[in-house]
Amino acid sequence: MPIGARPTLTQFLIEERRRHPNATGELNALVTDLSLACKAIAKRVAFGVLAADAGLPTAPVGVNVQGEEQKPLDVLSNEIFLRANEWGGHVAGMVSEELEAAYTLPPQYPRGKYLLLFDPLDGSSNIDVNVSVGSIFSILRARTPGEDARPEDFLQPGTDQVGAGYAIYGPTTMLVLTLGNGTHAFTLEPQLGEWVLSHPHLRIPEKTREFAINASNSRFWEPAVKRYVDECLAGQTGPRGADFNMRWIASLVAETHRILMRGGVFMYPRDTKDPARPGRLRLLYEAHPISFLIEQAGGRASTGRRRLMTVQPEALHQRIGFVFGSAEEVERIEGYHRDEPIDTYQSPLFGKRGLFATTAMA
Ligand SMILES: O=P(O)(O)OC[C@H]1O[C@](O)(COP(=O)(O)O)[C@@H](O)[C@@H]1O
Ligand SMILES: [Mg+2]
Ligand SMILES: [Mg+2]
Repeated sequence: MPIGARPTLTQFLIEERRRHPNATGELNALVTDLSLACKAIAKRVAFGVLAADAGLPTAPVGVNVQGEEQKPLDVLSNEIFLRANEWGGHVAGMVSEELEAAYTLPPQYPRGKYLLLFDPLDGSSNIDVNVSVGSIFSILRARTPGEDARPEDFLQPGTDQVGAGYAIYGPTTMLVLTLGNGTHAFTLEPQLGEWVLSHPHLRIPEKTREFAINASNSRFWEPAVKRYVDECLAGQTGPRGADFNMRWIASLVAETHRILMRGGVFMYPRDTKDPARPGRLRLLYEAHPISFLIEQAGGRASTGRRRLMTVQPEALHQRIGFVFGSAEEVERIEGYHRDEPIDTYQSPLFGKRGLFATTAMA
């Protein structure tokens, strides 16, 4: 591969820093540490059950703060993220999906000027079936640089993010990154072990004919979501006048990657499944970083009702309804939420004689 023709991540970061004459290089050092953590996880994921530490790979090892089973790789990936990022003096604290409380750095390490929030292994229900998984991260500014971060310091709206990204451990390993100047994808060159800029300035097409939603939740959806999906399913003969394709991988990173590469819309909307949980995905370390990447690629990221990154967070592990992708479709879904007062939409597909009939038919 002619590396000279494509910058490495290091070259890219140096170029980025030149745009900010006062930058100290700490952000670049943090991204470098993060990218190392992702390489380490990629390597471990690739070895699968042959890895030396694999043990019993299908056995859950505990339950996290979300009440979800932790897989051994969830725990290991969390350790890799903590070890790679705690020592360098770039962060003042971290929040992880796998830790109930914010992580305080060991006393021997200096406190830096950034906060790091991450989902160390996203889509981990897919590990055993060898489907793409990933890691997601968000970078904020510390409120009191040089000191331990307080839990409330992490509760910043997504618009305050300095950087965000994910690594995808798929057929190729890729790192997708924004530092607020576009969304860029790097492919891991496996022989050199270098991230190479393969997809600079990604742009999501405004229009799409592809949507992603977990249809098994359809009986819990709000009317606006039912209406949107019904219209897509109705295809050429329906109000949209076009056939749509549907996808569901159950791996947020993989869904995001598809949408960044070829467009589409993703929905894990607020629903009525569990009134204590307004949505499935976590605001600070799933929805925020993905929203930043999507917006920087020209897409739209929403709660279903409004721009997601303007929501003021209230808790570290808060969940939220999340709709993102091609701007036109996301705006349409927001519009349906505005148009449809709750309970007035009569679904042709979800009613008695519908495609997704919830009442037993005679
Ligand atoms: O199992 P469901 O309800 O389809 O949910 C799938 C969603 O859950 C997640 O796997 C949650 O992430 P974690 O694996 O990090 O808990 C997302 O990646 C994905 O979009
Ligand atoms: Mg996740
Ligand atoms: Mg996870």
